[in-house]
Amino acid sequence: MAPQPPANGGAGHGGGIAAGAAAPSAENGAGHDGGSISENNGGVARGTTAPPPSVAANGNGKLHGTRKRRPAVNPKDRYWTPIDEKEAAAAVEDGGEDGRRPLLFRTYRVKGILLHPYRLLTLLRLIAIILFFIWRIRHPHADGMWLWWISIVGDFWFGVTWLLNQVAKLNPIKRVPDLALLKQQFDDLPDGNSNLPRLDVFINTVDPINEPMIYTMNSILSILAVDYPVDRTATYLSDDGGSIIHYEGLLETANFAALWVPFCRKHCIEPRAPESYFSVKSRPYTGNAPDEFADDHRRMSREYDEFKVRLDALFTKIPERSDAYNAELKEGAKATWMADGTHWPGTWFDPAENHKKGQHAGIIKVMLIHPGDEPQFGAPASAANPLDFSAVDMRLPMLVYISREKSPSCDHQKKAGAMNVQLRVSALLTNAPFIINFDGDHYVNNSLAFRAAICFMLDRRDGDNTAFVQFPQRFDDVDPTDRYCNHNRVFFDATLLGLNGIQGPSYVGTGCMFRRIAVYGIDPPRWRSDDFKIVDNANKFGNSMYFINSIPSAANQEWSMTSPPADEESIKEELNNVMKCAYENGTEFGKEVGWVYNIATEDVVTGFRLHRTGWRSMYCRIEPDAFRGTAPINLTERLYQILRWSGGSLEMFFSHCPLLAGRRLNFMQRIAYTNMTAYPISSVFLVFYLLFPVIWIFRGEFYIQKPFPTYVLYLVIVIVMTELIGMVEIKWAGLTLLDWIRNEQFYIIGATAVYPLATLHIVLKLVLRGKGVSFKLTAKQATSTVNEKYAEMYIVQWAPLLIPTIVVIAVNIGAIGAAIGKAIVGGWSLLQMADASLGLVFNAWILLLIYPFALGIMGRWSKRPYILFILFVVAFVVVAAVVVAIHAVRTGSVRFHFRHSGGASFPTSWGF
Ligand SMILES: O=c1ccn([C@@H]2O[C@H](COP(=O)(O)OP(=O)(O)O[C@H]3O[C@H](CO)[C@@H](O)[C@H](O)[C@H]3O)[C@@H](O)[C@H]2O)c(=O)[nH]1
Ligand SMILES: [Mn+2]
Repeated sequence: MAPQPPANGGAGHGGGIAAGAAAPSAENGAGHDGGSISENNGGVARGTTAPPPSVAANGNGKLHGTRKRRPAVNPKDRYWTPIDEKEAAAAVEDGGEDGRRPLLFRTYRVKGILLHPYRLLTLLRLIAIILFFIWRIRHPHADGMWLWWISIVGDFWFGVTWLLNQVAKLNPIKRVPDLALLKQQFDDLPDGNSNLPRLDVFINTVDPINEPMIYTMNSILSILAVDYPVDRTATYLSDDGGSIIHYEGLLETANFAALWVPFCRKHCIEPRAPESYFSVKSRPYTGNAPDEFADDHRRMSREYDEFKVRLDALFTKIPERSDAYNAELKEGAKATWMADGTHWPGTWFDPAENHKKGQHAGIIKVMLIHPGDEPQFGAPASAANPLDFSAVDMRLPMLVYISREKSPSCDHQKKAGAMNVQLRVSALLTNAPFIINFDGDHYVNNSLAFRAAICFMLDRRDGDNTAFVQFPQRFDDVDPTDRYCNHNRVFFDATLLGLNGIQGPSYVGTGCMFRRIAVYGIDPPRWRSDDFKIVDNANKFGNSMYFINSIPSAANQEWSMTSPPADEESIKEELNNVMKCAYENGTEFGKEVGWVYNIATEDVVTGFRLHRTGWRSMYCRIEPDAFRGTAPINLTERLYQILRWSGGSLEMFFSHCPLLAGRRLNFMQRIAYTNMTAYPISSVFLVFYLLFPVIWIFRGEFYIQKPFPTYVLYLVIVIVMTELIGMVEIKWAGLTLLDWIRNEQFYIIGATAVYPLATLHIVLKLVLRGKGVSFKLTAKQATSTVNEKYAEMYIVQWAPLLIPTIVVIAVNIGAIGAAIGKAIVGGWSLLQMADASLGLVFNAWILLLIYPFALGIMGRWSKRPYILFILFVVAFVVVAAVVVAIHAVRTGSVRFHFRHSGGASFPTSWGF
């Protein structure tokens, strides 16, 4: 998902919207790098847990080797205060007696100095919009009653969505994992072993070109190199394209990992995705072999370049190899050949029956087998291998390639379908109690991230009832001013902290750790009845007895070490069975089990299903960012992305209505989900307001509400309050003003270009019972092949999606120009002039909000944004000139004068 505009969605279009103007939204921008507290928390959290000093060094030691141990307050944490000190102290008292688990995270809330004003302002604004509304109802006066009615309904809806959005943010909570304590309790055992639970890592890809393979392979390298016991993780790459390029690319990657991973361990480097690592200029050294670092680094950098060349070469090598075989055999269809001289079972370059995209057998290949539990140290430096790995554990975690069976007769359910196959295959092979999932373009940026999530899962408080731990989505390739609000800071740094204080953040598709049995649709401990059974109805899970039998052990293994993974050969049949598309027929997969189907935003709905079964979720921000990915910075791609999100969300509102969920869904969480799914509807009214100025072009004056001055006064009040609330939010969330402005801007852009379309689409779907919004893969930027940075941003891809916003821009330019023209030709009183300029302020305001879009359609010209302003001014002048000219033609002369006493009525009452 949908790290999407729900944030903005409800945003603050509360209460009123001006004649021909959008009220600004209440939302703000966001802080720079998520997390913040965690940076110091090692220390802060330990303040009360008070483990021996030695722990501190172990804690984040790897990452911040030489860091001071004393907790220093990160400026971003200035406004946060711990609220679980007593509990933490008590936990230290009982010292884990009676098998009681430690407190592995600390909880913070916003300090009163911000929280009280924030809540108070919200209350005051609520009162203001209620009064406003009452006043409007009592004054049904306007130049057009139809318009008045629309705007009344619109304002009511804006007020409601603002409220829905705002109340979910009134109790923001940060939780900071205590990595040092986790290490002390689970890692540094007397026998030198670790007790951390096992983890299965899922990563998805479809297409080696649209999702450049180099990203996917970098993600895999970063996962293999993560700081987690190497015999406790297994990584599953799901390739929905069934492409041999991915398969052989993964083989290359497994080979390269044998150098890369030990290198990461030896020098404690961060991040562990080579592409990002080598693009960072310098970082303080934190490893144990500073003398060898420079040489090793140079060597690795060369190795990495060669690795990339090998990956690129696959695109020519495999076709050449296949051509050679095909030429030799000269038989029928042109096959695609594997290096060992057999046919590639997946998609062929020249498609043939059973080897087409979307039609091939399931493929599973264990690339790296599960390592033993004893460390294996490497060799000292030698001529063949100049890197000294004699003190480094060389083991690599298990790595598996999967491409599920595809058949034209079957709906594959895109990413959700792929995830469900990974779920079953991993259950048979490793069956780890916890799962973490990534999109192919997201990599691990902080090697301690898995441990951070585990802190939440194992905590004694709500750990057992926690279904998933979501990390924020952060992006690398976004332009510095974040023109299209790709970072979504308001959502990730404010909204999700608000949810974290309720039942937990929504699931946003990537960078999320799950409890396996929760995904299976099993009840959380909190809601289990007396006659609870893990598997109450085997039909739910399909016909694989292996799979069904794995379920109770996944539930029980959470606290104990588990058996080694199954041998692939011995269960080959069974693996093939669970990868079949027909496997799910008649089961609950896609409904009550696994990732949810038939929706463009499988993520939000899947998270929602977990919440409504009574599970909670936790939000985890750490510094440096846990994971990072890529984002579409091309306007059209970005609009398609939010079209999918908004369409999917709205579809969810109708198909999985949060209002109708059972009692296990917290009341406030229900409100939040309602806002998160219904937000596109507001745009219907918003567009109406944005297009309203068109009336100005044809008529001299037009009042949506009379008396106009009172109306404007109310508007000013609610807008100012929205902004004030936003400013407080900026403070507690650690956002910048720019983040906040971007959020408003992109809300308006989405609301003109995309949300009305999404709404229309869903309405048609409901009426005609057609198909929902489809999953169009978001194209990623291929930075490696393009020299210019942010080149994608300057490419204009024309699409019908761009038209509505262009119309809105044109209307507002036209309105401003027409007003200027009319003022010139005269006939307006000062009062009318004053009213007109109030209106103009709103038109200018709209243009200001939409200008990133205008830059977007200017292509390369947008590198010089002042051109846009010149264009605007020229357009005003031209329209004004046309108005003057028309007037001149009509009246035969041009008069310049003002009339003195006005016709517009001054309010007789201020309407309270
Ligand atoms: O048939 C398919 C189609 C897509 N994918 C994978 O799905 C992921 C997400 O697709 P992408 O096009 O990158 O979508 P985004 O718009 O970037 O994704 C956001 O929104 C999606 C829908 O809400 C969520 O699934 C994602 O996790 C979230 O990051 C990628 O890894 C794809 O490889 C598949 O595995 N099979
Ligand atoms: Mn993506």
